Amino acid sequence: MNGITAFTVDITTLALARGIVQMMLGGLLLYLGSRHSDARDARWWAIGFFVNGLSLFVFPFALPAAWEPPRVILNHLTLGASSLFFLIGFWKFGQQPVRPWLLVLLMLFPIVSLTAWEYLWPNARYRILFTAAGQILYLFLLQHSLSHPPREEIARLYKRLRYAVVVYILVYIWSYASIAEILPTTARLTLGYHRSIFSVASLLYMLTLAVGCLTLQFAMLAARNADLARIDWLTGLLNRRGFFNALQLKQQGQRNHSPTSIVAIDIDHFKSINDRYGHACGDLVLQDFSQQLQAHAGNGRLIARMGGEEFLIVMDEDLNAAATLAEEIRKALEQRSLVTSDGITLRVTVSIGIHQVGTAESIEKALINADQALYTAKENGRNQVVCWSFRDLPADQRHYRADSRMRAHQPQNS
Ligand SMILES: Nc1nc2c(ncn2[C@@H]2O[C@H](COP(=O)(O)OP(=O)(O)OP(=O)(O)O)[C@@H](O)[C@H]2O)c(=O)[nH]1
Repeated sequence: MNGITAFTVDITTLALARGIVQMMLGGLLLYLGSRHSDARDARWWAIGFFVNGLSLFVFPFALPAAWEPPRVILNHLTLGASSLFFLIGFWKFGQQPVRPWLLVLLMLFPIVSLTAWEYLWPNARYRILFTAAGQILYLFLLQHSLSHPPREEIARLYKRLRYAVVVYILVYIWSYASIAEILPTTARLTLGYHRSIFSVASLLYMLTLAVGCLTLQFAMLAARNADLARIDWLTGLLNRRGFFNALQLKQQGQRNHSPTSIVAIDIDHFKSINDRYGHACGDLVLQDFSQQLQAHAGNGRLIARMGGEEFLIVMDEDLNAAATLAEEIRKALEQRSLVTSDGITLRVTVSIGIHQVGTAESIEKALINADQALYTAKENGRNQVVCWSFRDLPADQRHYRADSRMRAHQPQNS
C-alpha cells in the first residue's frame, strides 16, 4: 500500500455521511428554534444545514446520464442558497441588518455560472470555479459578521468560529486554485489526495459550524435567562437583584477612590395613576419614566428599578453632579406629558433624595441615607430634590437649589 492510497478517503461515502450528519444537526437546531421563542432565528441555520446537506446528497447516487443536468443545477443552486440561509442566520443572531442586495449577489453566482458555463458556453471547470468564487465571497461575509458579537458572553465563541472560517477560506482557496491550475505544480497534490484533504476539511468545517451554531444558541439562551434574573421585565432596567450584583462587581473593579453619589427617585402619587386610569397606564408611565432616566443618566451609571415606582442611580461623581442630574430629571418630568393611544394625557412629578457616599461610610448605609433624603422630599411636599446632608435644615432650605450653597457643600462622613 503506497502513501497515497493509505490516505485516500472514499469521498462518495464521506459526502453522504456529511449530508446525513448536517441534516441531523439542522434538525436539532430546528427543534431548538421551535421550542424557544428566543431561539427562533436558529431556524435560518437549520435550513442552511438542510439545504447544504441536499447539495451533497445529489452526488453519491449513480443516476442515468439524462439526470446529470438537473443534478448539476440542484447542486449549484442548493450550495448558493445554503450560504444565504447561513448568512441571514448569523446576521439575525448578531443583531446586524440583513442586506438583501448581498444575498441577491450571492445567489447570482450559481445562477450566472449555470447559465454561462452549463448552457451558453459549456465548460465544467469555469462553472465550478465561478460558483466557488461565490462561496469564497460568502465565507468572507460570514467571517466579517463574526467580528461583531452581539453580547460579551459569546465574544470568545465568535472569535473561535471566526478562526475556523478563516482557516477554511484558506483551504478552500488552495483547493480551487489547485483545480484551476493557478498554483505552481509544486504546491499541487495528486487529485485523489487533494480531494480527500478537501473533503475531510469540509466535513470538519461544517461540523465545527454546526456545533458552533448550537453552542451559540445555548450560550445566548443562558445569557438571556441570566438577564431575566437581573433585569426588570417591564422597564428593561436592572432590578433589585441585578442592581446589587452590578454594585458588587463595580466595587470589586474599582481601583481609584473617585467619589460615589446616590440618587433615589420615587414617582409622586403613583397609586392615583393606577386608580384613575388603570394598571396599564401605570405601566406605561413606568416605562416612559425609565426611558427618561436612561436618556438623562445613561452613560456608565448604574440605573435600577428597585421595586414599584422607586428607582436608583449610582454614579462615580460628587454631590454637585448628582444634584445637577437629579434636578435635570425632576424638571424634565415636571414638563413632560405622556399621551396614551386612548388620548389620555398623563403627567407625573418625582421626589428625589441625593447623597454622596462618605469616605468611611458603607454603601448599604449610604443607600439608607439617600432613601431618608427621598422621604424627606416626600414629606416636604414632593416634586423636589433633597440632599441627605441638608435634612436637618428648616423645611424650606432642605431641597436642592442650583445656587452656590450646593456647589460649596462638602458631604459629611458617617
Ligand atoms: N402599574 C403598576 N403599578 C405598580 C407596579 N408596582 C407597584 N405598583 C403600584 O404602585 C403604587 C405605589 O403606591 P404608594 O406606595 O402608595 O405610593 P404613591 O401613590 O406613589 O405615593 P407617594 O410615593 O407617597 O407619592 C401601588 O398602587 C402599587 O400597586 C407596577 O409594576 N405597575
